[in-house]
Amino acid sequence: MITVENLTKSFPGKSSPVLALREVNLEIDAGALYGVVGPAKSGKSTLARVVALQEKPDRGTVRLDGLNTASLDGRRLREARRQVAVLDPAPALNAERTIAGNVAAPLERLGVDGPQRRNRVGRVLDLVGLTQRATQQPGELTEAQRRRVAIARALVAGPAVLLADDPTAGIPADEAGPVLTVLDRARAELGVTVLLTTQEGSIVGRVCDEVAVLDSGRVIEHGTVLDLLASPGSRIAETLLPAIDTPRAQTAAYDRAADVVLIGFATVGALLPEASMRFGVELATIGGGLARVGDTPVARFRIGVRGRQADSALAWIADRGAHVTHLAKGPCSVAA
Ligand SMILES: Nc1ncnc2c1ncn2[C@@H]1O[C@H](COP(=O)(O)OP(=O)(O)OP(=O)(O)O)[C@@H](O)[C@H]1O
Repeated sequence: MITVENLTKSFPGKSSPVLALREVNLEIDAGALYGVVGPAKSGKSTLARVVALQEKPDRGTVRLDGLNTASLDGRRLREARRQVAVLDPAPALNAERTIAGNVAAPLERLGVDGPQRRNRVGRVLDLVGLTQRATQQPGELTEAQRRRVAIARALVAGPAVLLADDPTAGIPADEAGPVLTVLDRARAELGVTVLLTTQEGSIVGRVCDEVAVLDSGRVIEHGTVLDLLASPGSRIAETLLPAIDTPRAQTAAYDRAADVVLIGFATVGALLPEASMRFGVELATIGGGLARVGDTPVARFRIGVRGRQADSALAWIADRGAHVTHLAKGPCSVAA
């Protein structure tokens, strides 16, 4: 587990210090794929460097499995740093060496050789799906494949944590998928805790279990991605849920109108038709749509409801775990 407590970090600025991190608190479970998302200069890379023990904070603590890293120096600091591998946004490979040679380099520096080195390199090349490319040169691969080589290299010495700072930077959007899949496999198959930073909420929606949103060095929301989807005003929800562009005037034709967020296969497919049947109301979808967050189907719909029991139907939908925002209240005109 990584625990970040009241982390504050500033840099000297032209007239006054730049506060890159302000009182940041995070708890990241072992084996999680945790996203940190925020706009440019919001503090993501600074957070990654402080957690990687590459930089000291002004105030606050980073604990790795309960160990307070502030008190470490010398050999114990080097050992702790070895537990945290860092994938830079633009990792460089050695163009003169093969893919396997690039991946083996950290083990060579640690003096691991012979069959142990071959086994470890083989294992991580398999994990990133590049076993067949082991003897090729970096120049023969695409940028997205080279990023996977860099991930294999970061993982080869068996770190407990991988800090993937903007892991899809510079990669065409349609090639980002395999890079994210590899991070997910690192967590699932090696048990590595992955901390991923990105400017794009959509990337968090594809692979992360939990997320913290940074803005000007502050955490402005955090939690599991699915919980945040149902949280009013959540930035992550705004990014990941389908937009509703139905004019509000269109809701006037209904007794009641509401925006409804539905999460999970059973809920998305069945809740609205069941409410309609159970309460004898006409329930029309007049905006929004479906999306997928990780493997979970989610929906945000604007619905119009006609019928005497419109309020009861909406209350029942909310009781079943959907997030319901009421929009219009006309008289319930249709007698049941
Ligand atoms: N070494 C440094 N010296 C001075 N200022 C720095 C340094 N590193 C970061 N900063 C400043 O700290 C703030 C946060 O920067 P940081 O790089 O952590 O943000 P970021 O969210 O990773 O941005 P991006 O998405 O553009 O990479 C910015 O105002 C940046 O200019």
